Amino acid sequence: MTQTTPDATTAEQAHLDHVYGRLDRMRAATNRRLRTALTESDGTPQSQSERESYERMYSDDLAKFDAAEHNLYFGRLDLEDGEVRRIGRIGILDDDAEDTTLLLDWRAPLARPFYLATPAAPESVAVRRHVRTRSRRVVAVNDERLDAGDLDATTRGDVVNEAALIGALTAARTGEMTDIVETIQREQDEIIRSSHRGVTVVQGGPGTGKTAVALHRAAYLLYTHRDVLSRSGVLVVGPNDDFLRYIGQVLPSLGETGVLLATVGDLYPGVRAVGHDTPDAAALKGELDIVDVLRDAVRDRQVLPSETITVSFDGYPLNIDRTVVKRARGRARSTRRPHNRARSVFVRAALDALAEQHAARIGSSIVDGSQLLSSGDIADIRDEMEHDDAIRAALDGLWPHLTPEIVLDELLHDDDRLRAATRDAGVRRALLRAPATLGRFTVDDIPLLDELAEIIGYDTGEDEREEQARFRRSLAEAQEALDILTGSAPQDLEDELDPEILMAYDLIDAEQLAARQTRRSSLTTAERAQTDRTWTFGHVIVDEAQELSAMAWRMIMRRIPNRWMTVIGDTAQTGAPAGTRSWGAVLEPYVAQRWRRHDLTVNYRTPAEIMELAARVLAEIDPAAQAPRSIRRAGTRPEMRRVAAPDRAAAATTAARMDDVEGISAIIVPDELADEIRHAAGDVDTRVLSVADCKGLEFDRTVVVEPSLIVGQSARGLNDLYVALTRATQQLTVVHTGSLPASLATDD
Ligand SMILES: Nc1ncnc2c1ncn2[C@@H]1O[C@H](COP(=O)(O)OP(=O)(O)OP(=O)(O)O)[C@@H](O)[C@H]1O
Repeated sequence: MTQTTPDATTAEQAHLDHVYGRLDRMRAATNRRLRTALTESDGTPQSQSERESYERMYSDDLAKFDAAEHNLYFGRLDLEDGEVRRIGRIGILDDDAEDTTLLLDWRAPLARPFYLATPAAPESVAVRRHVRTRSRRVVAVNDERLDAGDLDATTRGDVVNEAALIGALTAARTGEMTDIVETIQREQDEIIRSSHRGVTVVQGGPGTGKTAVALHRAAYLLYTHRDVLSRSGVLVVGPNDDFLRYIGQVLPSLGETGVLLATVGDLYPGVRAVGHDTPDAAALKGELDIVDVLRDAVRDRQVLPSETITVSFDGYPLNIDRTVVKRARGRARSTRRPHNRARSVFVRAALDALAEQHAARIGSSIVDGSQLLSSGDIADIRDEMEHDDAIRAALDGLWPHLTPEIVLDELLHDDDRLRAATRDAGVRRALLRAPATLGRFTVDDIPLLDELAEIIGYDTGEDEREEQARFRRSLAEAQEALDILTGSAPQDLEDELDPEILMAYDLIDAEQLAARQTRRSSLTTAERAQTDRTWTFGHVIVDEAQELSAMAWRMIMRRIPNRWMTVIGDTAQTGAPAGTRSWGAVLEPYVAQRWRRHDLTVNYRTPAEIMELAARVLAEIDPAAQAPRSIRRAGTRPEMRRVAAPDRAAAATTAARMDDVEGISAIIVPDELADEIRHAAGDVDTRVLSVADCKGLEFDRTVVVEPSLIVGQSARGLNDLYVALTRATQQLTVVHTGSLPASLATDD
């Protein structure tokens, strides 16, 4: 099906030269504009801010041009009617009079047949050409005739751009994911370009390209809905930092830098989560029942004093007793406002009661006990009490201003507080932590902090708002000082904008002003979103979504009130104790029926020989599940190597060596053997990973150590083994001392 003629190569080289020539001119022009923008500011805050937004725009353009440099032009369609379309990483128009299209962006609708056309459904395409280039040179041209019913292609069914695809799949891995724009397959393209406005669920076995699809969908949506999404941002949630590093280059290589990549542990600004809880605690913290525990923990902070608190006011004792507090508390609670926002109601109700109490003492007529003070007098007493330090401190203790961090930290480290929040002794035992962890939060705590922020009515945007308030205050103070200096208020000035007249801005520390301007205008949407808990995104993509607990879903849903999401995962790979078994069960509480499921069926990563072995594990997890179909064979079968215990680590390390071939390898181990194997591996260039850490990653060669222990280490051990077995693109070795799990045993 492929032909490379010298003529075709020459023709494509000519086009390539033309396209790169244009790219170079675009780059030079943008560089010039950037330089001009940088030198043109006149120093006012307004022009500084304008300058920064130009700077960002031009820098983004330059980053896009740089990203497009590699494999800029890769595809061509010759339509039946003679039209020629050329497809590349970005769209490029010529600088001729007609603005001729030199390249179509791969995401443009006109480029779509490149990914969809098959001999069975050619979509008016006569020939699809794949152009391979390296360093601005055409190195190969492959043509696929779709109109003549290319025999090879027909027998291969749905696979498009097959030569390029197989080339990409068999290439040695580098440890960083690459984009797949040149070889996106039909079932993947349908998801990437789906116009569904609800939740799109992508279920697919290992290696079916779910992560690749997620990232290309982000790029596609940003291209198609640039207006909305560049302002609100796109969030991609992944399972761990290693995974985010692994996928981190894909979107920039597609020219998209505005996407926030985060783990669940990153989603609560200001707290850096470290590690996970024990499986028992993680499971409890993942269930929605924990919400009641958190609510009760906050109610427990709304204190009824066990004895009357007496403070001295105006020379008299004032009694803050249970009745006063109970009433004020009831009033505050009945507003149903979050704790911090109901605080003012509590304080006001308590002060009203205390003012009455004081008035009764000092203002009662000795004749008939009637109140001699007017309501205005009593209001004055109330105001005075409001500024009384002792009273304020007492009320603060009874209904304190809270932060989620303090509430959760103290709850998890104090049995009494836990007791007040839950009667269940088992739950308390699982949640209580050692004192050494005080002040530290795990990834499983993050959704709880977020929940508490809702219950308390606290958000991290408060910092920004406070800063704005401070700024407004200093502006007002400066204005006051100015008024005193000039003896006239600004509204008296004939012309407020007269540059000769001293303005409030002149009195504010220049540095403060500059810092503020820089912070506000130089942050990207993604950066601003990252620091604001209440930020709502335009689209959210969740990868490895099967791992999320119900509480994590609740948190993510707060970030996306419009529920326009892409949810990607494989319920057979769920390892987390609170993870998902059913998409309907997690999504329907939020979107009812507004979700649509797509299934990916072809495994691009794992060769058939390895997948046959992994499929036996899958059958044990779920006899009804269908293993994805591998697109290629490796030519070697997985090796089961039984060794004596003392030789285990050495055998694993030897099997993972990559001296003879290009690429990367990993040893996947049960948690209890991690230290032993890491020690043996020393500084050999192989990664030793637990199953949780290898999720979503891939290696040319993997060694899986002691599968029975992997199965035995958690309630979802078989799922873990399935994940471990499906990481290799070329070769798999299983090293074990004892017996193998039943599903692998027949090969022993
Ligand atoms: N159309 C494609 N063209 C080229 N490579 C592809 C294509 N689809 C997937 N791949 C490659 O297959 C490998 C597996 O893809 P990916 O990691 O996205 O799968 P996954 O479904 O997320 O797997 P897992 O569930 O195991 O994490 C990657 O190397 C990816 O680049």
